Amino acid sequence: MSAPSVCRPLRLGTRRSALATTQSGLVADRLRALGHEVELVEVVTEGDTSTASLSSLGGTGVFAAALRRALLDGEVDLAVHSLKDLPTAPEPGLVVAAIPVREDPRDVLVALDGLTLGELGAGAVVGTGSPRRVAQLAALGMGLEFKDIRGNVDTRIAMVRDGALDAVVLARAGLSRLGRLDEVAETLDPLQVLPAPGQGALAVECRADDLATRELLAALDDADTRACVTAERAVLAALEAGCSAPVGALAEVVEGEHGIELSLRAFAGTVDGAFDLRRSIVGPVDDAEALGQRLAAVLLEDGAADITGTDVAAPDPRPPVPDPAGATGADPFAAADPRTSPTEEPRPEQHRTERAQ
Ligand SMILES: NCc1[nH]cc(CCC(=O)O)c1CC(=O)O
Repeated sequence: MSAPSVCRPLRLGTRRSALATTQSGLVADRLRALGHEVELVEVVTEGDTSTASLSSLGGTGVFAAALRRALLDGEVDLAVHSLKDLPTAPEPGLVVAAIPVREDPRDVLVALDGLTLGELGAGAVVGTGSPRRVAQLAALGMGLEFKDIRGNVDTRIAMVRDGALDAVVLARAGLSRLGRLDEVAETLDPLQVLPAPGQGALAVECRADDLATRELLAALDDADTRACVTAERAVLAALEAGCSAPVGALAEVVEGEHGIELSLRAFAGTVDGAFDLRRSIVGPVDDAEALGQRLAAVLLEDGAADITGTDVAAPDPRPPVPDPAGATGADPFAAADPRTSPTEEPRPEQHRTERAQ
């Protein structure tokens, strides 16, 4: 055991929202329990001060950017992010040194009079700024309407109470951490709404060259959670979709046929609900990233390329498949329907494995 080389308190950079300070507090408490001194340092981010829509600010990465700057400038030693708000591209000079055990990753419905999703009628207005949530709820074909909302958890719940909205969809983890689970009308089944990749997990980031902090943060890391979110984020990265894309993914460590395995499910769709693609894969836990990449390749081949704009042919040396129907590929279901699929011929398993490298 190396002696702690930090003789001043660890400075933990945090955004000032109730959720951010709560999450930072949880990590600070765990570090204190391990005998470290921790001090919270408030960092203001554009995502907190601007009222513009998230997508116009450049996606959820705006929340992370200021914290990352404070880390790189040496103003703070560590920062706690909601993993789902962290861009998939690694930040040069920084590492995610710990991913603690995650909370329940599912989404929940908070509705007027405690109504459940199935009890909402056609025309009910659901508030969410998340294309992923809109795409999956629209695909249910219930005639729901959607309103793009911003604001913290309290503000969103108040919109339901005031009658401005019939319901809002939120991450269960956020409500749990804020002690607001009593607001939940229904926890949404991932069969209907898959959460955002990394939802419910925290990422503790520090400078790559700060070995002392890296080492003490490693004690907070949970291997299963890291494997799950690695697989989920690999799907997102391979689809070349940003954090605000209509993509959902959920990995779980399961006791399978071959012992402990990683079960990964993913969704890609369009916000009008017209295109709704779900696929799943099971594989070794220590192969999380490749598993996510492989599932993304399946989604792309089955039609997601048309909606994400990802060039599915790029990593694939095979010539383009002639389309017997003369369709342009504009109808994503043409490729998803086994009766009409131009890719009917089963691909050798080897091929899929290759692409996962
Ligand atoms: N997009 C904002 C955001 N980032 C993380 C959480 C909740 C906590 C988590 O998912 O870990 C939330 C709120 C929400 O989606 O309801």
